[in-house]
Amino acid sequence: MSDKARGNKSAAKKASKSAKSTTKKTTKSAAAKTPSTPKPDVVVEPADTAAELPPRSIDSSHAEFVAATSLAPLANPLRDRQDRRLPHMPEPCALVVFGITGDLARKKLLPAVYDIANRGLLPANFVLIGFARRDWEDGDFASLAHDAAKEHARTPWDEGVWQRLANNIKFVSGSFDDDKAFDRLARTLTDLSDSHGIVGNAAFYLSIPPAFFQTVLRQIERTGMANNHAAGGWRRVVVEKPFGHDLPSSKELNDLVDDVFTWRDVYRIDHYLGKETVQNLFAFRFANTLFEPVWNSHYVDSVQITMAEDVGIGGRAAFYDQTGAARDVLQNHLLQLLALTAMEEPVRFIPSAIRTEKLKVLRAVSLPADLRGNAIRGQYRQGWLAGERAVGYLQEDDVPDDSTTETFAAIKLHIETRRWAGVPFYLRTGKRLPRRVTEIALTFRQAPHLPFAPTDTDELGHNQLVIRVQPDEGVTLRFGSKVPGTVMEVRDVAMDFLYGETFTEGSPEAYERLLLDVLLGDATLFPLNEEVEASWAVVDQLEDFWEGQKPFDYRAGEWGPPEADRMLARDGRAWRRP
Ligand SMILES: NC(=O)C1=CN([C@@H]2O[C@H](COP(=O)(O)OP(=O)(O)OC[C@H]3O[C@@H](n4cnc5c(N)ncnc54)[C@H](OP(=O)(O)O)[C@@H]3O)[C@@H](O)[C@H]2O)C=CC1
Ligand SMILES: O=C1O[C@H](COP(=O)(O)O)[C@@H](O)[C@H](O)[C@H]1O
Repeated sequence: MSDKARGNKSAAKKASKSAKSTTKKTTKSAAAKTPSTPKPDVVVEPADTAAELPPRSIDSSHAEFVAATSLAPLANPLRDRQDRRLPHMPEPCALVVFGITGDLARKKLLPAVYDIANRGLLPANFVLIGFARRDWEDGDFASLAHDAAKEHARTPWDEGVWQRLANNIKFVSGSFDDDKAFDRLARTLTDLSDSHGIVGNAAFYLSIPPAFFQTVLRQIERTGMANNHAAGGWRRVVVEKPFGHDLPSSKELNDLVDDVFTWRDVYRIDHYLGKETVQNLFAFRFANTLFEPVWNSHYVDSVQITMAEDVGIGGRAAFYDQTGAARDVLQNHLLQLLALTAMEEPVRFIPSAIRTEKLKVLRAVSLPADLRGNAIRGQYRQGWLAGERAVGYLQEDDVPDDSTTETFAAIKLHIETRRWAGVPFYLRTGKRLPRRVTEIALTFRQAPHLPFAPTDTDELGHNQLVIRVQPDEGVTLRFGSKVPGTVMEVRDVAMDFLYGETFTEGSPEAYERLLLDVLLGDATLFPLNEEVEASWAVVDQLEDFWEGQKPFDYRAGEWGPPEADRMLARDGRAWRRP
């Protein structure tokens, strides 16, 4: 903290503590009451694959209308969907964002809407509806949206594009427990169907604190907004992470959301899957012959997946202190990266095939029988980062003085499959680490034999393949090379592929890509409920083990607590220092 706010902390802390216990109780008692809808255990997605569905198409009059009214696409249209017979542009529709004044909506969603429009990928009859507590008119919301989009857009700013969007911006004021507000929203949608030709198509984005997911879903159900079969249009829902707090609460939420909407219309968002480099994992692994033969326990010694952030918790203490690093990012981003790294090749690039392979990995995850020393939690103390003093977690605004919430987690796990038997996967994430970096590093076994005697100066390590998700997106291959000279001295060198140097097109922001996918009805990059539950099954074991324990300390600006280093040292390995 800023030392300034320390004086106001104790009242805020009390409120935060009471909110915490209330949230937990509510979740548990609700879980006990809600009957669970039986669900198929196997991931068979009957009719959502391109092969099983009749091809979607935009009718020709609409296509002509779109061609006449939209901007020419910028370079880098998001992708070629032809082989999957999906349209490139959504049908006329409305996007309803709950929590439109929040951090995510301002920094990511509103800019994403603008960027999609700027690439010429939004139909002219697209309507954006914001829902929030402010006593605003449409114009007030349009003004917030304009400023947010302009500040955070990825594509160049074009006032003309914005003005076309601004003509179709609506605002509905109300709180989540206000029935009348939801009635107004339902009427607004019906009216827009007629006046703006959105033919009843609407996506609802729950960009709201997870504690309100159930309330809002119930309101959508009560007002009949989830169902639009009579009008022949579609209704979809996007639920932000974290999807539940543990396995029982995620099952309860899955049951509810699949009940209110048709399961196929539920989009559980994990924005890491929208990152270009994460999708490149598919290309890297399955479009090349070079890597597949060595992508297994015969050649791979170990795998490290790191998601490090230099930032702290920002102003999100109320959320973060109830959540912690494991629930915030390990349960979703890190385990999804793991699944993509370890999965078998999907039979086709379609949602059901990809989700099936990811799920097999997540269900094959096994944690060490003894988690002591193999599941490390940390919490940052005051330290120095990039030359600046950073306060400790306990001094952050609204964090209770005695909080035991972790801001760092490092774990070891195995994947019980033939491909990965015996290969340890080390996952770590943390806030206030020395730098922001997300990467997947495969370390290969050492050569079993050297035909020349090593010299004293040899620096021959293991071969390593590093997929950098962010920043400096790219791939690095480390291998031994002869040092020029008269003796056979070998040293590790790196071969680098950098996205930024090879491709001139800027990649779309993750939320832009995923939002467009929702409007197009393309669920390929959205985890299935079974994946979410399999991930919670892993994280619940960790949380049970950590229950009642204090996290280890690390100073802001360090790579986590020393115990995390010891975890690898015991195995004769070390974390990469990216
Ligand atoms: N921010 C981020 O970087 C990320 C966020 N997420 C997820 O996105 C979701 C939203 O996060 P974030 O934007 O940070 O949250 P914020 O707290 O910044 O925003 C919450 C929004 O919900 C509204 N809201 C809260 N309570 C009510 C209520 N009772 N009635 C009506 N509106 C209400 C707030 O309105 P008001 O302005 O009136 O308070 C605000 O618009 C969360 O699920 C989070 O986990 C996921 C990844 C990253
Ligand atoms: O989901 C989340 O992700 C962000 C990090 O996202 P990135 O795209 O910037 O890597 C993290 O800061 C936040 O705590 C978490 O909720």
